[in-house]
Amino acid sequence: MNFADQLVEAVRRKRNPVVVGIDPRPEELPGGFLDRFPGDRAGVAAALKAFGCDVLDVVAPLVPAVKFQSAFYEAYGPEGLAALHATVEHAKSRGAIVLFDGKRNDIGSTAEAYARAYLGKVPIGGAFEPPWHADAITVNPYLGTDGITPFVRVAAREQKGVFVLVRTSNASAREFQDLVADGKPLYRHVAEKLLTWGAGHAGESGYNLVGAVVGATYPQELAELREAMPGILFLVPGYGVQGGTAKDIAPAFDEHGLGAIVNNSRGITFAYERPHLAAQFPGNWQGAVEQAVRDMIQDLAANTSAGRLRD
Ligand SMILES: O=c1ccn([C@@H]2O[C@H](COP(=O)(O)O)[C@@H](O)[C@H]2O)c(=O)[nH]1
Repeated sequence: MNFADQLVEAVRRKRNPVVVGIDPRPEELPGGFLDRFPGDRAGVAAALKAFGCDVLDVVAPLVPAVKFQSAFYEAYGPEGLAALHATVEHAKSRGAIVLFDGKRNDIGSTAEAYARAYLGKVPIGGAFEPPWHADAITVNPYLGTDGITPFVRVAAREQKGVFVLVRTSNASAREFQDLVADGKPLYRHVAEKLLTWGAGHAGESGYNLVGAVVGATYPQELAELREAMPGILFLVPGYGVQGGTAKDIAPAFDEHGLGAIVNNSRGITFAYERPHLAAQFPGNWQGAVEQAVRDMIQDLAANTSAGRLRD
């Protein structure tokens, strides 16, 4: 099944468009969590894996997808990457769609290697094996078309997805993305190109396996991009800790509550640090995480057309 159709089906089944971001930071693990593990790098990696799996046990039954931020695992070297791999497997076993946030790209031939690594299969001993079981990957468009098409080709073959950075959520996003060329800001050129990269890859849902990363923190641009890119799924980061609100991202959705999935990482995985949830769930960090997911689902349902998913 086309990746977009898989994602739309999962959003409909879970009746919400929430993506829980797994961005584990050892210093923010629940009190005493780290002490259960040896104090070396392998121990920290084991703690990240245990924490990620515990979070998944709570959130996977509630939301359609999870997003792993590779950086927090890469920080702990090979042991960190092994922890990421094991946690991705756990997410898959729990039925979640897995987004790998690595923002990969390079010249075409190297992009092909990234695409095979994360979305496809590599030759090992006469057979082909998938090294990572991601369902979709984030990619950086800065290198242009030859850096993107290998991802799209492999994704189409393997029924996977690609999310291209179009308008990022960070404070410096304007620095390059707003530079005007041929009368339009750069991010609008990327949006136009994205439509050509996705040509021929729409699923039965009408959405495309090539999606766009569009930050919640630039609501005007988000609304413009929705107009410019019908049929493109938006992966929306920046809700919550970065300041984006449900009202800001309402235009990203179509009238059926589809068309966008909304990520929240720190606001959910470290929910037990928020005073009202700490008070409501003393000594029960997973309870706080679950409540944070339910609150976000409710917020999106009340303030965007995602509420129609409940009809
Ligand atoms: O434009 C972008 C692209 C990616 N991200 C990533 O999403 C999460 C956001 O984390 P929060 O804790 O919900 O702020 C993180 O992994 C970023 O690397 C983004 O924020 N903006």
